[in-house]
Amino acid sequence: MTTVPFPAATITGYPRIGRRRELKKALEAYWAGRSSRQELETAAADLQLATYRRLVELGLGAQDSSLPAAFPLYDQVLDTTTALGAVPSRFADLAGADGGLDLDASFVLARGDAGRPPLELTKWFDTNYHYLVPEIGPATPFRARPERLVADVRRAAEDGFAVRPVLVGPVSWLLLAKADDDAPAGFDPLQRLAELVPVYAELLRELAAAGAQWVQLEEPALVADQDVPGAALAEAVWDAYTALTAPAAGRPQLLVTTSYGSPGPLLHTLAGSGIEALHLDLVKGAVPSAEELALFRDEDAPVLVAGAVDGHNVWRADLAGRLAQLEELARAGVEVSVASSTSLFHVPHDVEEETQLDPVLRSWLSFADQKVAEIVTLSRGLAQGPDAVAGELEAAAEARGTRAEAPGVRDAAVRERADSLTDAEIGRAPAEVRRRAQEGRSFTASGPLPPLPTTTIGSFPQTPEVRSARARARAGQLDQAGYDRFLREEIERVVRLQEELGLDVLVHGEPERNDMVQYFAEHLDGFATTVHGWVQSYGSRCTRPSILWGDVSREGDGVRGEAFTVPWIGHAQSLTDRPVKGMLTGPVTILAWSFVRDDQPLGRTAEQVALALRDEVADLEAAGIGIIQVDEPALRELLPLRREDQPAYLDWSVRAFRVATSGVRDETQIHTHLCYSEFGEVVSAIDGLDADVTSIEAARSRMEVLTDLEAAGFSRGIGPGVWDIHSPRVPSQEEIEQLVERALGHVPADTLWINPDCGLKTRGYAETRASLEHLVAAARTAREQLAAPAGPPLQVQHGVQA
Ligand code: MET
Ligand SMILES: [Zn+2]
Repeated sequence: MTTVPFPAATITGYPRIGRRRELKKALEAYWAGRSSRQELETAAADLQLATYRRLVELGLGAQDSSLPAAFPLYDQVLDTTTALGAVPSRFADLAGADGGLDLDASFVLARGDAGRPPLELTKWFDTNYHYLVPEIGPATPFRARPERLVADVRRAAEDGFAVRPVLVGPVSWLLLAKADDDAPAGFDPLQRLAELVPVYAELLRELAAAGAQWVQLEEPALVADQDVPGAALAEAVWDAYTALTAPAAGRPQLLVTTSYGSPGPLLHTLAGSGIEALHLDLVKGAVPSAEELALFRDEDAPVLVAGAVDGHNVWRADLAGRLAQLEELARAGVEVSVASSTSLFHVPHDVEEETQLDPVLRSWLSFADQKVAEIVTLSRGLAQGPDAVAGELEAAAEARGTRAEAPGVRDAAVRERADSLTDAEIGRAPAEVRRRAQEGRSFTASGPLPPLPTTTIGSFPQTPEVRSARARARAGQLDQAGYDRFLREEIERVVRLQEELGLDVLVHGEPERNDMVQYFAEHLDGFATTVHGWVQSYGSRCTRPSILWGDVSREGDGVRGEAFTVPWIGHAQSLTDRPVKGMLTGPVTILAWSFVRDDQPLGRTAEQVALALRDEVADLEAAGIGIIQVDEPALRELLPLRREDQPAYLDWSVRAFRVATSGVRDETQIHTHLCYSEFGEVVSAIDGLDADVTSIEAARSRMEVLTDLEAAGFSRGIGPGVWDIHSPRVPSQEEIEQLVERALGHVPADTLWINPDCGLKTRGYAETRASLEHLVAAARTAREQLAAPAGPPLQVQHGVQA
């Protein structure tokens, strides 16, 4: 083993999509058959080289292992899966003669093929990134496949860079995995740790042989509470890392990272395991206690890699405060390196690109490139003393100073309103009282709703025409009046289609929304949007989170501002006798999918957003909209990783939803919509939202969520999705009937709604029309069966296609 010291400044990862989304374009061209494999590989290699050059320009060392070689083409967990040769059994036919998956095969795992769905996509910790879940069974093969990792190291060396390869560490990789379908009941992927570790050891040896002095193993799962008991987890960590660091010829030195939180007692385990460097997320509070600091002073103790610059948000760091913190660690006799708290792939590349942003706001921000410079500054300050970086410290302090004082950051009227909110204002009448008021209500001239009402989740297909009209309006080629006319016509088309299909509760289709959060950010004070601020969501998919920098209220005069969804939704209602459901994005989701101010508690920010939405809800009601849906697909996403922190989060998030929705009359029906996640663990919070009706993604999991809701005694209106809208596949009427029957086995008929899993904006009209026809027909059949006095009893069908 070599003993090259750990670099004094580093980052744990960098955006990989490219400043101009070069990787996205290269991937999508390749998948569409518009470019060759060679062209894709060349584009990816060019991007790696450009990244190294940029990082060195920003002050990281070219030769000291400070540059992470972390360039997954699709996902870092998938790359670790392929490097381990862990081919899931349902993809076994794709393995080559050597047992490995080549690039094309790995894309099948990521994207599926005609015969099989892809690996499951799930949220990466408390972020909006999604990783591909490994599927592990008792017999899943493990074989070191270091070729791609080694090629990256060698190519970098040829270009003059000594880089640090990155893998998901063995414990986290197994904790992130799920048991494959063939695994026996009770099988836990962690049971395979002992077989997995030698494969990691082999990968490490190969990387060392290729010239890597340091390898980074990411163990973020150690900062989240797991189902595994603490002692078993500590044992797993100990076994894995003492084995990987056991004296062995030709291994690289190991950095273990623990982003997104604190490893808690596992800090002891890791620090004593023999690893050479341990990364802690100081931003998320993983600041070692005096007793823990002693662990870093032992002989053979690891270097403390201090994640001092926030990789997960966009605010310029308090450099002086951070430097003082680092100096304190150093004074305790600990060897300290400076790093980002998480990989920088959660933030966009470079704030200098945002030339349209107010320069004052821009001066408060720090994207990936600025963060690298902050790290380099801190590291210089630590080595040479604060005077050596006095200019940088002062500039950072000044930016933070203007931020604290700037108009709009604190708006007295908004604050006063939030402060004076009483509990009475955020509660509605008891659910049964509301239910009676809503039951049999003629929401419109068309009369009361039938049993098992049919509806959709809000958006209709965003066709090329809709996108192009929006682009032309943005570019000034279509004037405001022309664009408005276009949108009104589009809404009319969507309303007529729903009438023709026979849906009971209509929607306006959301054609005016580029994105369900950004559209709201554009109409609320306190938000800014970016032009190039793309962040990877999964694979080649990127989102452009808005920046919530100030106090929030609707744009326009006064603290209430002006309604911005009413013109569209009201227009839809004016066209039809059937009820139109108004659609809003909820406060938690707006926060989760934006970069949020860090100068006050999230709950406070959520409350302001909620008040702005409460105004919109009131205006919709006043405009005659009797059903209003407030979407919270991200409710589960912000759930803290530690159980002890969860109740406080659920408190403020549920409260924010109620602030937004409780200002209406009893007979106004409030809906919410949840998707994307396992909601089983937050069922009581869903109940706490106090919505009259909840639609929830359920088709893919074959209504599993209903078991949780039933167990929790959930008795409100519920619309479990009966059409998985994530692929163009059209479900048959019979298939939907089966799901409806299954749902009726769990919930009373008078609470059940029939709807798809989620919005239809990514779908085409052909499959939308066909699927909704089947959905409406299935609802009719179910109604007839419910009404038939002597008809065959509805049966829950078992063994329908899984
Ligand atoms: C990700 S949830 C989406 C809800 C939104 N109303 C839509 O239909 O698109
Ligand atoms: Zn959804």
